[in-house]
Parts: sequence; C-alpha cells; structure tokens
Amino acid sequence: MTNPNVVVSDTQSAIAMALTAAVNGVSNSPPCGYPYNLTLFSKSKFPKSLETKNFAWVDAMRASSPTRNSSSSSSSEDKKAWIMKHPSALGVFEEIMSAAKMKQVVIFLDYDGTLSPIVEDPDQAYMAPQMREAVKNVAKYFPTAIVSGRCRAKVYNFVRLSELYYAGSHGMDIKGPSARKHQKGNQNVLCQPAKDFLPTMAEVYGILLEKTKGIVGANVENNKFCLSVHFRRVEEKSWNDLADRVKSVLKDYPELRLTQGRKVLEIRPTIKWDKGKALEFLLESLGYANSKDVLPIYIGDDRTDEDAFKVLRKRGQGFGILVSKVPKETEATYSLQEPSEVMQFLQRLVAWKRSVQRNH
Ligand SMILES: O=P(O)(O)OC[C@H]1O[C@H](O[C@H]2O[C@H](CO)[C@@H](O)[C@H](O)[C@H]2O)[C@H](O)[C@@H](O)[C@@H]1O
Repeated sequence: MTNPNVVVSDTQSAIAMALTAAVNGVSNSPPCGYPYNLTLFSKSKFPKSLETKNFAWVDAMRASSPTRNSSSSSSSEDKKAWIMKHPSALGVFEEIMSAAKMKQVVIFLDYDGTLSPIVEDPDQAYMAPQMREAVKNVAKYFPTAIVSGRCRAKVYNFVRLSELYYAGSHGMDIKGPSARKHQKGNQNVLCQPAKDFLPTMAEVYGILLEKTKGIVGANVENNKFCLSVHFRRVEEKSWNDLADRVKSVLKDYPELRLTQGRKVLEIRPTIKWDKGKALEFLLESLGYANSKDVLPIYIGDDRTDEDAFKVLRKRGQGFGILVSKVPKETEATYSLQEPSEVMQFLQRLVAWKRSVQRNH
C-alpha cells in the first residue's frame, strides 16, 4: 500500500484514499452527531512546499518562526503597509468593541505562541501566572475556548482552568468545561471526529520515533489524534533528511496527511476537520450556530489558525487576530505582536465588560 505522494493529487486520489480508508476500517461518518461533511482533503490543503523537491518549504519553515535577526529583514515600509492592513487590536480596541454591543462575545485562544511564548523545548512552554489570571477573568464574562495543536490533556495541564472549553489535536478532541459558567447552549460537549484513527496514530508515533532517532535534536510529540515532528532543535542542514524520513513513513499511510507549522511538521488524519471546523462546532454547541447575536474573536499565531480566521471571514462575523511581529499572509483582520499584547487585550476586554455592566 503506498500513499500517492503524501499529497493527494486530485479528486480521484481522494476517492481512492476514501476507499483505502474504508478497507482499513477508517470511518468518515459525521462525528458527534454533527452534520458536517467529513470529506477528504484535496491537494490544495497540503503544504505545497512538500510536493516538490525545490526545497522552498525550508524557507517556509524558517519564516514560520523568525529569529530576532531575520525578523528585521522585512522593510519598515512592508511592516507599515502590513499593519495598515491588519491594525493592532489594542490600537483599535474601541472599534472592535463597538461591534460587540448587544452581542455575546465568544473568545477562542490558540496556546503556543499566543498564550505562551515560543520556546525551544515544547514541554517547557509554560504560561505566565498573569496570563492565566487574564484568561480566568475573561472566562467569567465570555464563553472561552482553547484551540490547540497539542493533545487536550497536555494543553489542559498548561492552562489548568476547568471553566474553559478545550479543543486539542487541532480541534479533533473537543470537550466542554467541567465547571458550568455560561447558561446558553450545551456544555456537555465531547467531540472526537478522528476517533477511528487512534490505533493508526499510536502505530505511526512508534515508527516515527524509530525513524527519526538518528537525527540530533529531532523530537516527535504524541498529540493523540495528531503527531508533531519538531525541527526547532535540528540543524538546518538536516531538515531535508528529517522531512524525507517523515514522508517515507507516511507513504504507507494514505489516510494521513502532513501540514506545516512553526518549525514543526504535523501528521494528521485525512478528514476535513481543522480549527475552523472546531470553531463552528463550538459556536453551535453554545447555541450560536445561525445567530446574529454573537461576536466570536479568535486569537492565534500559526498557519493552522488561518482555518479559523477563514471561517470568521466567511461568516462575516467576528474577528481573527494574528499574533505576529512580522508581516505574514493572513486572513486575520487585526494583529497583536506577542503574548504580552494578547494578555493586555484580554485584560482590556474584562475592563470593558465591567464598565458596560456598571453603566447598566
Ligand atoms: O495550536 P498551538 O497551540 O499553537 O500548537 C501548535 C504546536 O505548538 C507546539 O509547538 C510549537 O511551540 C513549541 C513551544 O514553544 C515550539 O518549541 C515549537 O517549535 C512550535 O512548533 C507544540 O509542541 C505542538 O505539538 C503543537 O502542534
């Protein structure tokens, strides 16, 4: 059994993959009683850079997490133009909140690079106590969800707030809060659209550990419904070797696909489920599927967050806020530079809500 190219090239391949998945006992039936169509991804969803041998993906990987030196490589003109297009959410805070009048604000927060700074060791990506306090306060007033590439248990261990919704494994593992805060909607939420893939993910995790052993600094992280192969501590001259090893494993697993994050390659089931679908699912669970009375705000720093930004654009509702110090192609409306600005934004949200309540 071979994976056509780790990258599904056309509709026919997608159908072939669906058949293979069926043969392998992999179900594509709608999850959680939820009526989304879990069709397989087509070619455009794969990192183009990995389709060819032109190594452009190395540039993309480098740019995904620019160092202090390389981040100054965009010209100040570029930066100015970008910030005009994606103004600071702190600078236009009042404008954002004027859209929130008479609406229920719902907050979606990515974890790494948004609530915690990016660090070398993924196990050390702690959140500052002040940030935890800010998120805790936000959740007192607004339904709040953490949407992360990490597995749910791991991201919960970092955040440790039981009143939040958690969508781990890029939204493939969603659970409502154990502590009930907001009355509307269903909070006994559990959604695991990729459940049937668990044995495969465990198997591939073992194989990847073995295959990547020889590469200094390589680290494979088990995120339950997806796997992360970290490049951050690998010397750049070994990046192609590492990527080739990952791809060679995936050749035997057509039901899995590769995506690229910040110095990380991620392996996930080939179902059409991402952070955008998780956002839609959560809004529906909260009782706001077709409501005009809701203002979702999604804050994230990664390529995987773009799926959620796109959903907000398509709904014409709410705002995406990209956390980045450097200009990046994004569907987000606004920007924030780093986690400390995210914290300030969350604190201002709370102050705004308190002043609205005082004036009523
Ligand atoms: O969706 P997120 O919450 O942003 O998770 C995406 C990945 O984040 C983590 O990796 C990233 O952060 C690490 C710690 O700062 C950093 O070392 C790594 O280079 C980044 O890619 C996490 O370890 C991955 O499992 C997540 O998928």
